Amino acid sequence: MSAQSPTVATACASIRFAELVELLQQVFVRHGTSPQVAAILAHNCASAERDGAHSHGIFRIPGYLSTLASGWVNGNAVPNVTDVASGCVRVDAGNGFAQPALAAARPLLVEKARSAGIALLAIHNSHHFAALWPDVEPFAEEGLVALSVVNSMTCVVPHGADRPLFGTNPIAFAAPRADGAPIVFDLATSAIAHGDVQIAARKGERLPAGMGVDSLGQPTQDPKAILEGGALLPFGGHKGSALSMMVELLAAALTGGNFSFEFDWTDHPGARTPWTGQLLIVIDPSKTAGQSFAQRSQELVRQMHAAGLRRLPGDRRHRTRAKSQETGIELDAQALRELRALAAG
Ligand SMILES: NC(=O)C1=CN([C@@H]2O[C@H](COP(=O)(O)OP(=O)(O)OC[C@H]3O[C@@H](n4cnc5c(N)ncnc54)[C@H](OP(=O)(O)O)[C@@H]3O)[C@@H](O)[C@H]2O)C=CC1
Ligand SMILES: O=C(O)C1=NCCCC1
Repeated sequence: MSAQSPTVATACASIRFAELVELLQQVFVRHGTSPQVAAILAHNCASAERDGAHSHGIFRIPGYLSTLASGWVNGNAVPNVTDVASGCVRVDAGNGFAQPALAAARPLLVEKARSAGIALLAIHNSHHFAALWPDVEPFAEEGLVALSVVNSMTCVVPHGADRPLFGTNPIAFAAPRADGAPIVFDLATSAIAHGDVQIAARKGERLPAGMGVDSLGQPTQDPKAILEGGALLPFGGHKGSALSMMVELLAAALTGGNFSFEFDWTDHPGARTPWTGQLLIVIDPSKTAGQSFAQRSQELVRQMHAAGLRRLPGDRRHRTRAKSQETGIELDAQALRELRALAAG
C-alpha cells in the first residue's frame, strides 16, 4: 500500500471484518488520533473495504496518515454540536474528520427528524476522505430517508470552463424499502472519482474516454496526465456540472465550510484531505406517507425489475458484503503486512 510505488500483485490474504476494524483502529491511534476518532474512521474504512468500495477502503490509509503527520488535520478534535433551530443542527468539526462530527450530532438530528419530519445537519471545518454511503445508509436502516453531499478539493473543470474549480463532490441517498436492503446510491459528480484515477495510474491502466483532460486541456485517457497537471470532467456534461455546483453551495456555502478551491495545503506537505463541509438532510417518511413509504419504494423496485433491470445501485456492494461475511475480506497479502507494521509502530 505504498502511496508512491506501483502495487505489485501478490498473494491474497483474508481478514474478518471485526479484525480489520481493530487493526485499523490501532493504526489510527498509533498515528495521532484519539481512540474515539480512530474507532469511527476504522469502522468506516473497513466497511468500504468489506463492500468492495476499494477507492475509499485501505487504499486511503497512506493519505490519512500523511495528512495526520503533516499537522493539516486535528486527529483529536472534539466536535462542537449546536442546536440552532427546530429542524437544524450545526457542527463545528474543529478541523477534524467529518465522521466523528456526524456521530456526535446524530442523536439530536434523528430526534429532530422524527419530531419535525425533516432535519438538517450542517458540518463545517471538517475533512471527509471517505465514501459517503456509510453516512446515509444507517438512517435508512432505521426507516428514515437521508441525503448527503460533501465537497472535496479542486480537480474538476466545470462544464464550459477552462480550468478546474469544483471537487469530485459526491451525492449519497438512502431510503428504506419493505423487503431487502435500503435503496442507496453514492456517486461522485465527476466522471470518475479521483481515487479511481489514482488506482488506475498505479496499475498502469488507461481510463475510458471522457473522464479528464491533460495539462493543456486536451482530452486524455492517461490517468497520470490527469493527476499531473490535468483535471477531471463532470459526469454528463452540463448536468453533472450543475449538480457539482449545487454540492459546493450546499456543502460549503450553506454550512459555513470552504469551497473546494478555498483551502491551501501547500504549507502541509503530505496533506491529502479536503478541508470543506458536509450537509445531511434526514426525513421521516411516516409524516407524509404514513407507514406506506417502504411499501411504495418496494413497489418501485419491483417495477424496475419487471422492466428488465438487473442491478440496482447498492446491489454490487451488498453482494460483496455477503461474500466478505462468508469468506472474510480479501486483501493483498503485502498490504495486510504493511497495515500490521503500521499498527505496531
Ligand atoms: N469524500 C469525498 O470527498 C469523495 C468521495 N467519493 C466516493 O467515491 C466513491 C465512488 O464514487 P463513484 O466512482 O462515482 O461511484 P460509482 O460510479 O462506482 O457508483 C456510483 C453509484 O452507482 C451504482 N452503480 C454503479 N454501476 C451501476 C450499474 N451498472 N447499475 C446500477 N447501479 C450502478 C453504485 O452502486 P454499487 O456501489 O453497488 O456499485 C453506486 O451507488 C463513492 O463512495 C463516493 O462517496 C467520491 C468523491 C469525493
Ligand atoms: O475519490 C475522490 O474523488 C476523493 N475522495 C476522498 C476525498 C477527495 C476526493
